[in-house]
Amino acid sequence: MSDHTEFSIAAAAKALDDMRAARPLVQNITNYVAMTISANVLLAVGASPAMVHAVDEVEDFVAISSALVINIGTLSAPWVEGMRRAATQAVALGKPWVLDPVGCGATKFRTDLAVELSRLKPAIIRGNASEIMSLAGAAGAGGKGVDSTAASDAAIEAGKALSLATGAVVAITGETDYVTDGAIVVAIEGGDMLMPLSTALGCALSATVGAFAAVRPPLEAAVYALAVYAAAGAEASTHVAGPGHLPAELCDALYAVDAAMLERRAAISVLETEAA
Ligand SMILES: Nc1ncnc2c1ncn2[C@@H]1O[C@H](COP(=O)(O)OP(=O)(O)O)[C@@H](O)[C@H]1O
Ligand SMILES: Cc1ncsc1CCOP(=O)(O)O
Ligand SMILES: [Mg+2]
Repeated sequence: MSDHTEFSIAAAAKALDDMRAARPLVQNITNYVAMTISANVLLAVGASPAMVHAVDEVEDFVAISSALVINIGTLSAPWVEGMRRAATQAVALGKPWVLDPVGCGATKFRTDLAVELSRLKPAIIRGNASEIMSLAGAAGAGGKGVDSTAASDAAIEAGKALSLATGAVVAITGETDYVTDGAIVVAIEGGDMLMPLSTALGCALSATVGAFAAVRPPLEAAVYALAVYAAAGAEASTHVAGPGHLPAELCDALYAVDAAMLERRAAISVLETEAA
């Protein structure tokens, strides 16, 4: 895309079609809480998931994958070494990788690792507002464990700074989602207030971003993955009485999402352009 102000729902639908046609193998080093829902979300939307974290095989697995997702939700020392090796291998092989800095800001161990990984050239970093502000080193940042205590718009400037510092596209999620490459800021509307009440839906979104990164450059991948998820989340929420059945309904909506659902349930707008 030559003009990034051309982001559109139609282009999101085309990216979704292309992703489904490719059915990319997405390697996930993710947390125990998120593994099953992330795999189910990837299968439902049309990708092929594999949860692979053993230090002895991560590099070989990156070599056969189309994208890698690293999520620091439930850490331990051997996993950390697997994350380092996998990220390094992805960059060496020219494959996109996505960082989800779960709980960044909660402990020094977690924050230090998120900072270290953010320097290993992720294509995209996706987190909630508190995580992005902590990772950017913003003053006063810090959520409640893995949950955000800030609204997503409060993290836009931190997201831009993080993008410029790391070279990654940064996606900040919440009631409105924002994606930035340090200059352009795109807003995505959709989803539902029940989504943060069901665990690991953010993690599964990061996995979905990985699937789109296999078929689009990072900025487009992040915008279109978030738009697809926003549409499906909004659709799914109309079928539930509370958060309990949301993961299953979300998977059904991701399986069904098409151009019409995207038009009905999601919106994309460019808030800031390069020239601004
Ligand atoms: N209040 C809200 N209204 C609509 N969608 C939301 C809301 N809060 C979160 N979401 C959606 O839930 C998904 C997960 O985002 P978020 O809760 O920010 O991540 P995390 O689970 O990592 O904290 C995203 O698709 C986001 O747009
Ligand atoms: C509850 C929890 N604890 C460690 S990881 C995790 C899952 C967090 O998932 P999400 O960031 O998508 O809400
Ligand atoms: Mg999260």
